[in-house]
Amino acid sequence: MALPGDPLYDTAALRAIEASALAGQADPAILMQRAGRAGWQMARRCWPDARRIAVVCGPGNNGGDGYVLALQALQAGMDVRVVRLESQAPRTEAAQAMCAAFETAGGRIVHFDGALPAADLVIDALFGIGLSRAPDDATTALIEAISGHGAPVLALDTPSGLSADRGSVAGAAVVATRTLQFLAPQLGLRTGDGPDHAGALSLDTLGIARTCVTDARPAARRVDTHDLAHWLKPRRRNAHKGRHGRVLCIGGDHSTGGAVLLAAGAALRAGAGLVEVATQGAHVAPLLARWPEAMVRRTDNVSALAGAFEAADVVALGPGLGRGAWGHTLFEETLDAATANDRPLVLDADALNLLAARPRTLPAGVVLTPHPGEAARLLGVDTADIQRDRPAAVRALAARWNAVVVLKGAGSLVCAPGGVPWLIDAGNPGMATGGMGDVLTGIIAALRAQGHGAEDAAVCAALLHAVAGDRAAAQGGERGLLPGDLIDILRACANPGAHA
Ligand SMILES: NC(=O)C1=CN([C@@H]2O[C@H](COP(=O)(O)OP(=O)(O)OC[C@H]3O[C@@H](n4cnc5c(N)ncnc54)[C@H](O)[C@@H]3O)[C@@H](O)[C@H]2O)[C@@H](O)CC1
Ligand SMILES: Nc1ncnc2c1ncn2[C@@H]1O[C@H](COP(=O)(O)OP(=O)(O)O)[C@@H](O)[C@H]1O
Ligand SMILES: [K+]
Repeated sequence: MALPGDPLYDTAALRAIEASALAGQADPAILMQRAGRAGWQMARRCWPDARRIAVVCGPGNNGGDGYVLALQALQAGMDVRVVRLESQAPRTEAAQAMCAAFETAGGRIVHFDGALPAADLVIDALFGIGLSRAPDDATTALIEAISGHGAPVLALDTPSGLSADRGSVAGAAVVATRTLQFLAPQLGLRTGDGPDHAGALSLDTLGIARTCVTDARPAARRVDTHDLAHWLKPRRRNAHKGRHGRVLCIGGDHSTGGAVLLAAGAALRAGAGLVEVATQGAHVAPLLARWPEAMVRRTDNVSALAGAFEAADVVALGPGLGRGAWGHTLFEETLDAATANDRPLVLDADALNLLAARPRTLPAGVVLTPHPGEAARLLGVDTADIQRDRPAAVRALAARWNAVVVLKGAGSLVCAPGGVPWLIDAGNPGMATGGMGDVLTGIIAALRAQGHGAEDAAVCAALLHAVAGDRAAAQGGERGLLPGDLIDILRACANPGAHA
């Protein structure tokens, strides 16, 4: 069956796509010409009333695209200014030719003196995929002037300063209203800092042959709400609860009992056949009051769980587990028992912190769900290192722990060992609320219990979680969104047809 979703690319792949598109072309500037024209058409379509256009051009071919756009705007009768740093005259032959054509047509170029001219639209053609270092002070001032101008900003290819590969900003990056990508979509615009800087996304393939793109190696596959149906098929009419698996959720030390309650509720709403919870005695009654469908038992150690362990199809360990003696004991014993009983595991929250502190070989088929802080502990680096290059981090985590990893946060990434990451193109900052991750853990466990493999369950669950977050936010707004709101809406999202 065809893979769901659409490929996203990194800079190396985009360079290969460009080279293959240009092979045999008589005019090496043909793509630059098309890119600048596409930029101007997009500007006209989105901002038809804009008359004064400021085009900020950098020293490379992204600047070249800007000069082409500026010439198009000039020829359309607009009031156009190209703005650049004195030190950033065009350096490539193609960009120099486009700059010369603009000047020959009477176009005006001004050096940046701390402020951009008055304009109805600012074009960001400073850097594209060729960004190679953090901007210096003068360039930072120019970037800040673009973002702070007040007029809408159309970024050509990439918002300048954002890494198209990593989705991170070293220093400063343009905050664009819209970004028009060229040739093929970039991974870095969709994760980490990408969405905050890129604004609305468009793509122009510049008329190249499809095979130039399909021959390139994707850096990730993007999935969104339309892809849920790939995994969430209608149930067989002859189904019974035994077919939909039994989830055992372990966690909820004193003071964090709500975490395992949320995981259990999410597992139920994501369609697990049976959900059992092992937690501290004090949490048994409240958990049963909220979810009478769950089977709840007080647990001091795993031997108290022997029967439950054998019956479970998947074990979710971590929500509210804590790092005290209780959590330590359950962590070690659960991993031993899961290995001995060959039970699929989902590890989250303090189970990840305990794993980082006491590394051990994991059994096959484990799913880890770190947020960037937990991911940093699992790799022995800082959180900033994870966020600097989320795609590399998720690949490294999957390889280091031989597990499927969900790296959470804006533009969550899911990766199996040696695989191409999946980019979850859904979710919103309303989900940055305590307990949201516990809901995800419950969903993954439920899908695993319903027969999905580790990678399928992780991708589908991360997508379902994010789609539910978007639906809940659409109903009541992002601020104040609670994990319980997601659980309430999960059923509507988890059934084919409900998410058309
Ligand atoms: N790759 C492609 O397929 C196509 C590329 N085109 C455009 O060309 C762009 C790539 O062009 P380039 O490879 O010339 O790269 P860029 O124009 O993105 O930037 C490279 C230039 O900026 C300088 N530079 C990089 N980081 C800097 C920093 N922090 N401070 C100051 N200077 C810095 C480099 O020394 C170099 O001169 C694409 O993003 C796109 O806009 C289009 O013309 C059409 C097709
Ligand atoms: N800005 C955001 N955009 C999209 N999703 C987000 C954002 N912030 C958080 N989330 C999602 O919300 C969940 C938060 O999980 P986590 O940080 O583990 O919270 P907790 O430990 O409190 O349960 C993750 O699935 C994450 O991807
Ligand atoms: K740009």
